[in-house]
Amino acid sequence: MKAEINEPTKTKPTIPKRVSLSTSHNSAKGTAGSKSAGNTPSSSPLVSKDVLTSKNVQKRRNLKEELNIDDEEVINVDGLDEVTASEGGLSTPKGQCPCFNTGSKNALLIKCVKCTQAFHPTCVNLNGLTKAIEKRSEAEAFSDFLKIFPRISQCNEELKESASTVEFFNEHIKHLVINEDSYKVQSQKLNHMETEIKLIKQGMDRLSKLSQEKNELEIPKLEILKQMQVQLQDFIRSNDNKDSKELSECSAGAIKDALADINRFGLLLEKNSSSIRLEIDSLKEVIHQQVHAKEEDKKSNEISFDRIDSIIADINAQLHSISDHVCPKGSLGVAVNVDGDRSDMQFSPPLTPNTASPHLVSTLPTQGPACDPYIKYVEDVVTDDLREKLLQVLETSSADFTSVGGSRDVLYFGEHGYWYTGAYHKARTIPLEIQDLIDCVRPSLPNTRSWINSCLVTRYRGPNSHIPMHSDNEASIDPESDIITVSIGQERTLKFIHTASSAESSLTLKNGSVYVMSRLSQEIWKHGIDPLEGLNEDTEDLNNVDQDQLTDHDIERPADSLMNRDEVRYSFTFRHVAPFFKNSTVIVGDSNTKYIKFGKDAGTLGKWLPGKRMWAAKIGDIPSPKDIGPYRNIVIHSGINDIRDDFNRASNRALIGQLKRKCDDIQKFYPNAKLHLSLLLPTKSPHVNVRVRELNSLFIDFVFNRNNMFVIDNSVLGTQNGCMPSKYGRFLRNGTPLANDVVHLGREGLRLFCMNIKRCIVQRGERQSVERFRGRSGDYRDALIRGGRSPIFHRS
Ligand SMILES: O=C(O)CCC(=O)C(=O)O
Ligand SMILES: [Fe+2]
Repeated sequence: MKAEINEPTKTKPTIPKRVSLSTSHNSAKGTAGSKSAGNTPSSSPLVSKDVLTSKNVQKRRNLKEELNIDDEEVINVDGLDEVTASEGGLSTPKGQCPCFNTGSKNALLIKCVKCTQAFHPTCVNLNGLTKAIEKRSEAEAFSDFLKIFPRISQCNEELKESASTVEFFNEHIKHLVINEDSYKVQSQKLNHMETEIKLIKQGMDRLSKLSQEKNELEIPKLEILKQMQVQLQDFIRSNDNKDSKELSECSAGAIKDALADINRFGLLLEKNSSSIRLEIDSLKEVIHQQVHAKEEDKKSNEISFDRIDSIIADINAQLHSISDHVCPKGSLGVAVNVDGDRSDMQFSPPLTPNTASPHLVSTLPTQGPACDPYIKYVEDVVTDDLREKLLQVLETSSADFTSVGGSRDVLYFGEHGYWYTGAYHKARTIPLEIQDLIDCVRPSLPNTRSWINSCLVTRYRGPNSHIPMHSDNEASIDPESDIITVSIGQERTLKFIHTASSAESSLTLKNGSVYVMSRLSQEIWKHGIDPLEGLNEDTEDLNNVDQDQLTDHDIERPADSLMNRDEVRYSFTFRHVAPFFKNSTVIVGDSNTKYIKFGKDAGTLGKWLPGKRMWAAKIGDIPSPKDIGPYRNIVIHSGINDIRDDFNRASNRALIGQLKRKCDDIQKFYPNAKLHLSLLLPTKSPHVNVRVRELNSLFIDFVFNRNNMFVIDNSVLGTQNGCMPSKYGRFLRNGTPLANDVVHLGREGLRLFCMNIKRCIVQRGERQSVERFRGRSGDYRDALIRGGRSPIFHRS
């Protein structure tokens, strides 16, 4: 550093002082007050330690306040306070300036390197030097700031990290609170349901008491009547035998009339009491079903209760680990619970995560029956009278029968037209006699599920008449119904074969009997009737008929007169048949499918999409095929609950594996059903959406590698960023969007979701293209693609 003398001092004119700091300078005293331009000191001057320290302390204080860093850590910087010693040239003011001005205690003095005389910088005209020294201290402060900068940035990073951990922690507390709320709601519902069940049970008890009382009242009356009847008959017989003159013709007639009246009255009473009994029985049945349904409901609620419990326990366990992470010493640190009171936090012990889902194991036996070939067989259900009437009606409408397979004929009655063995049978009103037959057999089949709207009459002309092994699995039959068949005429044997194991079973069909098969059993068993005498060449294959290709074929059959009434068998098969059952749909899904309604009114999926909903909160909860039922369309919408939980969530690979097993089971059981996999819906949380996108990509990949499986694309429910906009979510009553609920659809969202499902089902058969999911611009699909996580999008 050079000390320049720039201008003469004006401060002390009485004693001119000049100092030369050059190496050639001999006596500071002798040249005091004179200029010595261009001279430089041989070494750097020393700056007063006190001055430097006070400036730096101020700077550091500012820095400390700005960064909010502990005093000790920031101030304790090496080197800054020890600049002076080794550099020489300036010293602490031991000597005095020859100006004799000692007014300022901290005045800076400059010592001559040769003669050690001290001077005020101003006295030797060194103002510039003072500034330079000040600047130097600033530069040094800056360089020191640079030295500690990495530490500051590190502190900053750590702060940020803690902030995000705290945010995460708070998020979980929020979940905990939400879960607690739903816990309370569920518990209220459960209590309510329990009261309802109690009420229904009380009602049932009252009813069965009533029915007993009724019977007790009616039976003695009937008994008395019967006794009277016997007495009168005896009386008439004895009088007839005696040929008594006392008994006039007239009184005998009156007694006979009375007897007839009593008979009629007795019959009426019997009929009434049996119809009352039937009514009470069916009422009881309905109530039983209701109680059962309520109890099932209660059970399923209890299951979700367990789930809530386990979720809360999981969250608690995770809160523990987060709190350990944030505050290793065990205090809860900056995170507080909703009340702000840390001591209130209660942690219950974590539950062991349920890794072995029972649903992972297929419940279907690979061999052997999964259900019985028929549900019920009852003999003598048709009265002789009705049988005779039916035979007469059928014999007079013989010409209306259509010959099938060469040995039997069919005649169809029903609300809707019906395709059967390659022929279309148009709708035709069920005759009164056949309606009587329904009324006649119904009391024998109290638990049968059938809303009969059709009757197929089959005429087996004689011993050679037969029907090949087949299943009644037509798409137009109600998937949840039973098939009822009444036999009249020649006794025949119905054979059953279990399709998977080839196990056989048979049932003798007596004249006047009825048997019931479930629609589900048609997926497992085949049935048929062999000819009684030697088998004719049989080319008929009922289950391999392309119904749209074949037309009605009428094969020559013997004239009615050649048919022997004793050898003929008529079967009356009652079914619930309608064209819209071809679209029958089961929706297996999570809470976003909970409010989807089936039916024909506004707000439902409509008459042309009949079906039912089934609960599957997670992929592992998808029910077994047998429980799902023989629906034409099976929609699966599960998975968000498998991934939205930050902890204990299954890996995508495990989930796809689980889904594959479920779909394999379903498709093996129902090879003709169409399986629709609904993509996970966008949520309001970008954090969850990352996983939604990942799993959806794998879903798409999965579906396009399988047959008879389709994707329901829900991208329309997302914004450009792939988030669910609040307009599709839930709202409070006052119209505020429910920000806390990030996954559930509101009314509008649900409407769109239903439209997507409907569209996918109605477009069945149209091959979906994976290209469609590559997207174009501005929607969820694109967000999915921009994520670039799916292998599907990298395939050529
Ligand atoms: O006649 C019978 O009992 C069986 C009829 C039958 O299986 C059918 O029509 O599909
Ligand atoms: Fe059949």
